[in-house]
Amino acid sequence: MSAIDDLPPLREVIRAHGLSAQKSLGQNFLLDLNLTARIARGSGPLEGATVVEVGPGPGGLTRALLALGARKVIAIERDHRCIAALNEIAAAYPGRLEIIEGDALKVDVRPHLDGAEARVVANLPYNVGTQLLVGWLSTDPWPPWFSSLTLMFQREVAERIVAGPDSKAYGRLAVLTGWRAQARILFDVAPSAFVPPPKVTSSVIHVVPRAEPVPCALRDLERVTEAAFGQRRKMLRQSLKSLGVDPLALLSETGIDETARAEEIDVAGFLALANAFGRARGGGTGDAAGA
Ligand SMILES: C[S@@+](CC[C@H](N)C(=O)[O-])C[C@H]1O[C@@H](n2cnc3c(N)ncnc32)[C@H](O)[C@@H]1O
Repeated sequence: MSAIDDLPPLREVIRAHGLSAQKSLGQNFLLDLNLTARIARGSGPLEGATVVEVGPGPGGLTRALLALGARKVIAIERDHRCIAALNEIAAAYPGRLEIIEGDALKVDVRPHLDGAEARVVANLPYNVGTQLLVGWLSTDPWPPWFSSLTLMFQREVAERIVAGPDSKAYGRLAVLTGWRAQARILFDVAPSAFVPPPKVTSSVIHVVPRAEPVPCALRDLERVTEAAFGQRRKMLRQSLKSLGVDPLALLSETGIDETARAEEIDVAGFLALANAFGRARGGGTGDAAGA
């Protein structure tokens, strides 16, 4: 019998610990252990893996990760009410679940990894999910401490993460993601799978960091994509004026048509523009730290 069989059903855990879902904490719980196992498996084989889970809540996904063989799960949960429920799981899997009570936006998980390669697997709170992803993709130095990110987002946000040029969903998030990683949608999850059900469909995405992304200063890429997508209907010769350098010089240096709009420029084009902007404003290129 595996340890998962010794734990009470999740509905009982939620009742016993008074874990009524709170909207302010983005709480939509997954109680179907087949689904949580599918999400866990989406991150790849778990035998021997170290996993960082953000927002374990009552622990449905945490249980799946451990039952499928993760060597260690480091779970960061902000809601104090969930800690007792998570301690029960920790007791069922001795030495394999470390619980950190805190805000994942503020916790530096690196000292907890003991140098092990780790992956992130999470059903993220929708209100801070994008902010967490941007933080992970902005990690310095690069390559980052994680080998992959397997994350649940609202479908609309997942589409903005994986989008390519010439689509409505393509924007700053897709350019940042495409620069540093390869991302794809694994599968959709219907609202009815959650308690309480959200209004929209969700998607699980899988993000794998690139070993050697094109050198670029993060801040320059941010500035250029902010200017370009901030006025996405305008031609770049107009929208890039807000950068305070000659937009025509940037566009001619990078061989990009001055009448093009942000949506038409691929990730390589934005990286070329960001590096040209870095040189024009007198900064260095290849300054991946984004200083
Ligand atoms: C969508 S629920 C997922 C819960 C659980 N993993 C599941 O799948 O049933 C998001 C979880 O993240 C927690 N949370 C919200 N904001 C957080 C933050 N800033 N840091 C860590 N956890 C957070 C919530 O308390 C909640 O447990």
